[in-house]
Amino acid sequence: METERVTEFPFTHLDRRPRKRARLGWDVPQAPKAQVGMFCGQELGNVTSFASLMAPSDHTTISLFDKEVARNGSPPWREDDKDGHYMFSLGENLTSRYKIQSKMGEGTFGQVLECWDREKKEMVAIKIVRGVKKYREAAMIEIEVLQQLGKHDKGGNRCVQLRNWFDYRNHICIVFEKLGPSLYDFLKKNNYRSFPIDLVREIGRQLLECVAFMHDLRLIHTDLKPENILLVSHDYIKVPDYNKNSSRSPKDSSYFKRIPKSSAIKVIDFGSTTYERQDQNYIVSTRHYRAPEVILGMGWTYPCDVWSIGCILVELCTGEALFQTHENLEHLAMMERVLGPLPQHVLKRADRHAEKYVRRGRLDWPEGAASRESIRAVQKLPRLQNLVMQHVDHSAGDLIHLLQGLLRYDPSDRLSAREALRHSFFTKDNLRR
Ligand SMILES: Nc1ncnc2c1ncn2[C@@H]1O[C@H](COP(=O)(O)OP(=O)(O)OP(=O)(O)O)[C@@H](O)[C@H]1O
Repeated sequence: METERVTEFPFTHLDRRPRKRARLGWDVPQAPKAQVGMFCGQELGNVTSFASLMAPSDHTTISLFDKEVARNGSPPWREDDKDGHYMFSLGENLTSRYKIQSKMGEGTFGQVLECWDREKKEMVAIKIVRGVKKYREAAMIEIEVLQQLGKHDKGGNRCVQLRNWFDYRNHICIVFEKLGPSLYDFLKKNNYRSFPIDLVREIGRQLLECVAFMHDLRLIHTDLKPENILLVSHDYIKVPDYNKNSSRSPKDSSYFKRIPKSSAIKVIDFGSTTYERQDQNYIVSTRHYRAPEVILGMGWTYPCDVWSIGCILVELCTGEALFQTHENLEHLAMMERVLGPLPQHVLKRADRHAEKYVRRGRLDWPEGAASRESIRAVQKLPRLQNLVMQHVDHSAGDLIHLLQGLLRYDPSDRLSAREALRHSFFTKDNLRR
């Protein structure tokens, strides 16, 4: 088996379902230029003119002075971009404590940068939140949630650890332990090839442990998705992918598929996390992972996280998002195709915005479909049982039974995270037999 260490995840493959806003490279200059950028603007000017006034014998002094500026100097003040994102160059300081090494990711709330923590002497991931009031306010809630999670952590709660936070030039900066690639990044880099079932089991267990821990604290994540689940390590092994590439030669890079060396994961992004409250019915979750009660406006609570986990586990087994849609009625029709008809008592609870999806007590499908393509997209989906059987070589029966519990339409019938952890998919000796 070939082993290799991933140092970065260049996104060269065509993204079949881009969910993050695509960004141009303008805010991350090329590395060599960025290194020069350590001595920025006026500060560089000052240092240079100061140096030119000095005698040659003073050069030791100036180089020490240079180093001090490099260590503690701040870059010149710059305008944020039009969306309120912080502008930076690689190699610059973010306060005197952190040095920016690379950009690791980006989301709605801001950018995540890999930084060197001079005080703790370790790499960290810093989320620099957009300098916009609503994102600043959301960041403060995220910090409060992270502090709450940290306070109750008895070790290994599977939530990313908060290391520090500060307000810098109108940007809330949240310092996290540095983790590896997200499950989504990993799948993408692996050409959307599925994970082995035993890895899906380990990831599922940790994810449910994390969510059970959050629910015990009355917290609902509301945005669970493969992008928000990070592998702790970058390491992976390459194994021959017999299924898909049996006719290919081992010289062909796609002959191999990647498997993470360690199954350890952590959940990130608590920006949409909320305390359990009565009558929450605003829209939550990223589309593909959104529960039916959210779409139907029935009000949602803890079970909406459990639904997302069901969708994520299917995705890890197949490599592709289960419900690839951008439209409510089509989404509900996809659910019916995969999971069977929505019960009348659930459809009856649709609010006034969603009642247009219901006709004579059942889903208005295919009559209400927007197009033939939409009907075809729904028709081509298999039943849950068939989908799992196509991709899973052993423990398929247990997994199907678990998924049927996680993906129950009525949130009050759905398994809780704790109940799911006691399911035979996790408790049985599921080694290959
Ligand atoms: N601790 C970490 N270690 C490594 N990478 C991280 C870490 N935290 C975040 N990232 C990377 O940054 C990306 C964006 O982070 P995050 O999801 O927290 O931002 P966001 O703006 O809240 O996103 P969203 O748009 O999903 O709400 C992640 O998908 C991941 O690639």
